This record gives sequence, C-alpha cells and structure tokens, in this order.
Amino acid sequence: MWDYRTPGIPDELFERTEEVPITKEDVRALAISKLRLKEGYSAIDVGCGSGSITVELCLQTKGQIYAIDFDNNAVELTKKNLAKFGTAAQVILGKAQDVLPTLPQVDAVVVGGTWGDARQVIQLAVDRLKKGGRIVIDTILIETMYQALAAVGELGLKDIDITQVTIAKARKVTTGTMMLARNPVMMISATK
Ligand SMILES: C[S@@+](CC[C@H](N)C(=O)[O-])C[C@H]1O[C@@H](n2cnc3c(N)ncnc32)[C@H](O)[C@@H]1O
Repeated sequence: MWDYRTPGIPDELFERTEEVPITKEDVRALAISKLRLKEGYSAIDVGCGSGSITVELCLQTKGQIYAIDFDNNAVELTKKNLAKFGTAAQVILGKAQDVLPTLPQVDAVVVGGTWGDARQVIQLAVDRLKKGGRIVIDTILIETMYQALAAVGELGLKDIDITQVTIAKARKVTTGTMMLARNPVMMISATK
C-alpha cells in the first residue's frame, strides 16, 4: 500500500472546508521537492491553510514541524488533517509577523500566506532559516511576487529559482475529455 512518502497526496484525501484554501497536489509536490528535505529536518509552514503542506512536511522529514495561520478555521483544519495522516506538528494561531520571531531556527520554510506585508514576512521567515536552509514562497498575486522578489534579492539568498506553474486538469465532458486550467502559481525557491 502507498504510504504517502511520495509528495503530492491527492487533494481529495484531505479534509476540506469551503473557506480554507488548499495548495493543490501538483503545486504542492513541486514545492516540497524544491525544499530538498531530508529525514530529521525541521520546518515552518507559514500560512498553513488546510495543512496539506504541513502534513507532507511531517511525512517527508519525521522532524519538528511548525505551522502558523491567523485564521482559526485553518488552524482547526490543519489539526484535523495532521490527525488524519497520523502526523504531529505544533500548530500556532497568530500572525506570521508575531509568531515567526518566537520560533527556533529550522532547515526549511514554506511561505504560502503573507497577507499584510509579504516583504516583512519573508524577511522574518529567512531569519528563522539555518545557513544552507531552503525557502519556498508560493505567490498568486503579481504584487506579492514583486515584494517577494525584492525581499529575496535584499536578503542575499543563493540559488534563486523562479518557476511559474500552470496546471490544467482533465474533465470528462459529453464530447470527450477537456483540459481545464487552474490559476498560475509563481514559486520562488532559494537557499540561505
Ligand atoms: C493559500 S493558503 C495556504 C494553503 C496551504 N499551504 C495548504 O496547503 O492548504 C494561505 C493561508 O495563509 C494564511 N495567512 C495569510 N497571511 C498570513 C499571515 N500574515 N499570518 C498568518 N497566516 C496568514 C491564510 O489565512 C491562509 O490560510
């Protein structure tokens, strides 16, 4: 039986609610691969939403994982999904700007939510990274991408990669199979 160690757990296996967003499986698989995780690594998931990335971080590393979200619905959903997959993380309700400075240094950070001030959130996230640690920033808005790009440039990160992912999924229609496009995600990854 598949034990979920391969990134990209199907979205439908997660508990979902209308109001909490999820990073879709194909984008999630890419984000996880760009973190270059190893067993025992610690990580922070900034803006954990449904917890799908938090769960994958736990399964990939078996290390200490922290998840932050300022939406209580997201925190509760993340806890449900962690339990569903038999995983454990420290899930913290609060603004990333307030919580990040209280956390220890980690090997990897995923930034999936930056409402308020993307530049500040990314700076605080990079502060939490050990030297050689990896960061992945997922953005949908061009404005957030612009701020993220400025931040990674100013912070002296290395191996900066910018990838735009545009996924289309097949759907059966009466006349055949049609590809339906999802919104593009711009992903920045880098090493401290
Ligand atoms: C696109 S969702 C992330 C989805 C998540 N990666 C998943 O796999 O389900 C972004 C999340 O970031 C949270 N968020 C946005 N800005 C935040 C901030 N400044 N501090 C804490 N959480 C934040 C939102 O509440 C939302 O749940």
